[in-house]
Formats: sequence, structure tokens, C-alpha cells
Amino acid sequence: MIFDEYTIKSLIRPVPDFPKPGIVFRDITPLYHSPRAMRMVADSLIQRYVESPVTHIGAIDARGFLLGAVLAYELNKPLVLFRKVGKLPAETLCEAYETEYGEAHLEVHKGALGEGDQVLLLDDLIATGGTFLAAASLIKQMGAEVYEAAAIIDLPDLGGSRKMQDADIPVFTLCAFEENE
Ligand SMILES: O=P(O)(O)OC[C@H]1O[C@H](OP(=O)(O)OP(=O)(O)O)[C@H](O)[C@@H]1O
Ligand SMILES: Nc1ncnc2[nH]cnc12
Repeated sequence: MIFDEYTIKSLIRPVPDFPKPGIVFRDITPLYHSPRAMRMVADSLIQRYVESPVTHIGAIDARGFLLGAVLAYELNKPLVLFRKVGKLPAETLCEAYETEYGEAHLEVHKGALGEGDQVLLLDDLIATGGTFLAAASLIKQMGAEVYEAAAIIDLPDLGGSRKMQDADIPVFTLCAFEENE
């Protein structure tokens, strides 16, 4: 299916002042509600990575899990979960980070990745980049590499994608919203 950015963007709903005053929340639930649009998103990501040297899919809690599961299934790769603190039962590595609306910690199971692994890291959205950078740091601590960080949405005004590129993390996003869009 041919990717149509206009269709994708029209299914991402801006919700002002959520979860805090001043924040425009980009709600992807209408996109997930459309099988056609979701197929476009999944197909473009599958096409991009099907011939890549990616060895693992890394999916970020919670909205990144949805894309992560689809990509891991289609590319037939192991899925590694990066979870909010206190959710993973075995021994973890933990990284603190800040997002657009708060502080958080991300964890991964120790030994989930190792030397030489090339991880495709997935989430729905890049805002300040704090979440992706925390996951990338955990990946590096395990001796693995981020092949690319991919998301549906970039919010370039918040500077996250720039910060990630400055940290030598390749970034791929399917669409972007300016602040007043
Ligand atoms: O670039 P950043 O500033 O780090 O923000 C992006 C992150 O924020 C959102 O997740 P959130 O922390 O709201 O959690 P959720 O997926 O559980 O809703 C989004 O799904 C990204 O993971
Ligand atoms: N503006 C935003 N909309 C949706 N998810 C987000 N995560 C961080 N900032 C966000």
C-alpha cells in the first residue's frame, strides 16, 4: 500500500492542554482505529527494514509496543521491551530521563541484548527525545547498537530528533507536526 502522509496526519488528533496546561497532545488512537492507515504505517516500516542488518526490535513502553510487535512478527526478529520502572520482573538496567511533561525511568532486562546486536528502536512519537535517548543508553550499556530509531511522529520544535542525531542515533519518522499545526 502506498504511504500517504496526508491521510496519516489527518488521523492524529491534537488535544490541547493534555496531560498538562500548555501541552498539545498528539493522539494516535484515531490512527490505530483505521486498519488502512495502520497498514500504511506498518508496510512502510517493514519495507524500510526488511533487507536491513537489524537483529532485534526494541519497543518502548507503551505506545511503542504496538508497532514493535508488528515489526518483530513481520521481520521475524526477537522483540526486546523497554518498560517503565517496576514492570519487568527479573534483573534490570535502569535509566532516568525527562519528557515533555515529567520525569520517568526506563528499564530493560539485563542480558536482553549483547555485543554485535543491531537494534531497530520503535516508539510512536519523538518530543524531547528523552525516552529514545534513555533506551539508546540502555542498548549501549549492553554492548549493542541502535541501527535506527523510528517513530510515526516527530515534533521537531521540541528538539528531540535533533538531539538524537547529534548523539549519532539515526532517526526515521513518518510525519512531523509544527507547534501550531
Ligand atoms: O521524546 P519524549 O519527550 O521522551 O516523549 C516521547 C514519549 O512520550 C510518550 O510516552 P509517555 O511517556 O507519555 O508514555 P505512554 O507511551 O505510556 O503513554 C511517547 O509515547 C514517547 O514514548
Ligand atoms: N505532545 C505529545 N503528544 C503525545 N505524546 C507525547 N509524548 C510527549 N509529548 C507528547
